[in-house]
Amino acid sequence: MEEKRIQTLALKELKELPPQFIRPANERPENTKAKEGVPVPIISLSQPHHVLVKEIAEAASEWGFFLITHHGISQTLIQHLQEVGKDFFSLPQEEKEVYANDPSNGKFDGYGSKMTKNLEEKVEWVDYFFHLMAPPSKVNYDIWPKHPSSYREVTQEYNKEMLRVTHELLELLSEGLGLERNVLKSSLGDEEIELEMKINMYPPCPQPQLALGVEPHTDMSAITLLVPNEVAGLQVWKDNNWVAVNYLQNALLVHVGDQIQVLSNGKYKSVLHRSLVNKEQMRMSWAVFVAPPHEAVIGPLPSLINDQNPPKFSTKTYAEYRYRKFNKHSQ
Ligand SMILES: O=C(O)CCC(=O)C(=O)O
Ligand SMILES: [Fe+2]
Repeated sequence: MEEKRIQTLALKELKELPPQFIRPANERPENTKAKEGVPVPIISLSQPHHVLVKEIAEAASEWGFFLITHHGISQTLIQHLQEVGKDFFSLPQEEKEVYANDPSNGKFDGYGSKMTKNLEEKVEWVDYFFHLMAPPSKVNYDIWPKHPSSYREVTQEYNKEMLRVTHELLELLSEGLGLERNVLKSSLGDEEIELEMKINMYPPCPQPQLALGVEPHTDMSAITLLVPNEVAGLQVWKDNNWVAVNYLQNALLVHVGDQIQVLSNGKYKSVLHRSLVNKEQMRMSWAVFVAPPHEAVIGPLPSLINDQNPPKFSTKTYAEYRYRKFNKHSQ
């Protein structure tokens, strides 16, 4: 049987990358190097409120991406999150396969590897685990990893912190648009806002300069909150260049996603990003996608629209947005 898990393939210690992973020349990291010396915004949440509103609005408008520090999440909790994720991927292969997902049948939850959709499409060098974390009424805890046994407790604790930071960021982003602080949160469904966990695991890759971990994309979410392990790899697109995001211990990486770009009528940018892989080291990242429920109707906020500022995006349900993006329609 052809291997479908990247982790299993990586264990074979291949000298050469199999062809389905070799990117066309114009996509390869060796031909699209990141620009050196460009500092990514780093914002401390402990600053005075008015400074914070300004810095977050600037970073969200100019980059669609920033790092936050002093977010109040304990380093121990982040370490535990990383340990339980790593422990899951260290389980024997058959134990992980019990959780296998099936995206072709609309079942994204569980353990997966992106499969080719057609002959042209290249495969990403990544395995992942994906599951919903909030709201509790929609979460199916049965599909969360049962091993390690502390996975659930640690992840629920992390979810609480993600909700807290999400609410704070949505308030700051609302104020940065000159709006009441609750506007973005309520437009995204208030207590129905969904948090999804995606643990990315990028095994060592024999020829990392020819491959991509995750290909260039913007997130469909409203925002994405991510912690990586210490292995560099994330790059963000800024002023027609890739910029490498350096590791900063205990920082939280914030991506503005498509839904905030739409709600803000383009004032905030959904950041294009990609991830590279490493020859010797395993890279991991924990991405939390913050998204509206599928039935939420998302469009440019009416208070931001006038004769001088016509809507730049159409209004549609999040379900329709997802459907179109997965099927690569124009938006
Ligand atoms: O691993 C990373 O740093 C980025 C992953 C990512 O962009 C995603 O899962 O959407
Ligand atoms: Fe992403």
